[in-house]
Amino acid sequence: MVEKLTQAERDALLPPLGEAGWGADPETDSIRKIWKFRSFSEAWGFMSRVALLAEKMGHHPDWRNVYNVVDLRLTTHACDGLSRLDIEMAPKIDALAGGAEIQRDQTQQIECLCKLEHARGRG
Ligand SMILES: C[C@H](O)[C@H](O)[C@H]1CNC2=NC(N)=NC(=O)C2=N1
Repeated sequence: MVEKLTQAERDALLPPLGEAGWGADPETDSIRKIWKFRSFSEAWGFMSRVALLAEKMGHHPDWRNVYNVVDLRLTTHACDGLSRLDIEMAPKIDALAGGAEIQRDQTQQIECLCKLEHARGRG
């Protein structure tokens, strides 16, 4: 059974992802990143690569695509919040995004997810 990240794990693992452009959706205890590609075709290509990764890992993002923008959240449904699987998947997704523009100003600061007592479900 996959477990929700502890306070110590949040403190250690989330800030480096923040530096890589990952933000937060505190409502769903998710990490969130938004990329703007040059075209719909490039966005869809990225989504196809992420889909194959998701099938390989048995772990799937929650996401939305509007033309050339992909808005992606990672959380773990099985524990109703962030787990090690999300932390493991984030850099693998980054490696598939190429040089797409990261829209940092449209997500909340990742540090707000460091407060475990505020995380959804309170597991
Ligand atoms: C049986 C199967 O592995 C599970 O349902 C997986 C599928 N993908 C998943 N993806 C995510 N994000 N969270 C999960 O809990 C999850 N569970």
